[in-house]
Amino acid sequence: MAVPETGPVLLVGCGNMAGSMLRGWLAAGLDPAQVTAVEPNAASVPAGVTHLSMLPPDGASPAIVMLGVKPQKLDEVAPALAPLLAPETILLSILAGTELGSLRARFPAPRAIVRVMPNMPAAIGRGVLALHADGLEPAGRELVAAMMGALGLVEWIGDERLFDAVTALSGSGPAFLFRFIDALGKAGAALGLPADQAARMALATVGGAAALAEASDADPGTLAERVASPGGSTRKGLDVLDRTLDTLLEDTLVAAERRNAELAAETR
Ligand SMILES: NC(=O)C1=CN([C@@H]2O[C@H](COP(=O)(O)OP(=O)(O)OC[C@H]3O[C@@H](n4cnc5c(N)ncnc54)[C@H](OP(=O)(O)O)[C@@H]3O)[C@@H](O)[C@H]2O)C=CC1
Ligand SMILES: O=C(O)[C@@H]1CCC=N1
Repeated sequence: MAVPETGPVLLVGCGNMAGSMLRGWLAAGLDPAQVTAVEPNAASVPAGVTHLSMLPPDGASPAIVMLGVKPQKLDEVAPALAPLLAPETILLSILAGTELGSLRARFPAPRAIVRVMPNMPAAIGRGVLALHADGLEPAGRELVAAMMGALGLVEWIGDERLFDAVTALSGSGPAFLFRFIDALGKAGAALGLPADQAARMALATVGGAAALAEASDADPGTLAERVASPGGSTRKGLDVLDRTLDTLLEDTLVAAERRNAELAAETR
C-alpha cells in the first residue's frame, strides 16, 4: 500500500522501532524530504531525511509528529517539543505504556493524539499497527489509517486499557517468535543436524508455515491437525508441546503486560 500525502513529518527519536517505521514508509513512497528526525545517532537516520541532533527552538509546526523515544525519555523531550506543536498537529506516540492522559498533560496543544503500537516488521510492510486515538477528526483518522496501512495490518483498539495487552501480543510478539525460531533450530541441532543447516530450516519452516496460515481458509489449529498424520510422529511432538505451550505464552504475555502497566504508572 502506498503512503499518503502527509505534509511535513517530525520524528522525535529514530531508533529500532521508529527507524523501522520510517524505512517502511520510505519503501512505500514517502518523500524523505518531508521528514525530519531528531536523533542522537545520525547513522540511524536514512539518507535524504533531515537529521537534527536536538529539537529546534522554534519553527513551523509539522503536520505529523511521532514520538519514538523510550518512555523513560518522555520528560526529557516534552518541554522542548510541546511549544513546537500546533492545534492541528497530529501527535503520534509509539511509547509503550504511556497513556493518552500522560501525553495530553505534557502536550496540551494538539487536538489529535494517537497511540500507536507498531512492531518491527513494519520495516518491510508486514507490521501490526494498533491504534487508539483521541480528538482525531474523520480526515485525520483516514490519514493515520492510510499511513499505518502502508506498514502492515491496522487494528483500532477502542478501549485504551487494552493497550498494554496489545503491546505484549503484537508489539513484543516478534521477539517471542524470533526466540521460537532460534529454539527450533537449536532443538534440530541437538538431534544431530549441523547447527547452520538447522537454523536455516527452522527459519524457512516458520516463514512458510506463517505464509500458509495467512493464505489458507483453515485456522491454525486445523492446519496443525493436517500436519499430524494419524498414527504419525507429529502427534507425539504436539502431545509434548501442548502440555505447556498455552500456559507458557499466557505467562509470557502477562509478564510483558505487567511491565507496560508499570511504565504507564511511571509516565503518569
Ligand atoms: N523496539 C520495538 O520493537 C518496539 C518499541 N516500541 C516503543 O518504541 C520506543 C523506542 O523503542 P526502541 O526503538 O526499541 O528504542 P531505541 O533506543 O532503539 O530508540 C530510541 C531512540 O531515541 C533516541 N533518543 C534518546 N534521547 C533522545 C532525545 N532526547 N531526542 C531524540 N531522540 C532521543 C535514542 O538515542 P540513544 O540510543 O543515543 O539514547 C534512540 O536512538 C519505545 O517507547 C518503545 O516502547 C513500540 C513497539 C515496538
Ligand atoms: O520492549 C519494549 O518495551 C517495547 C514495547 C514493545 C516492544 N518493545
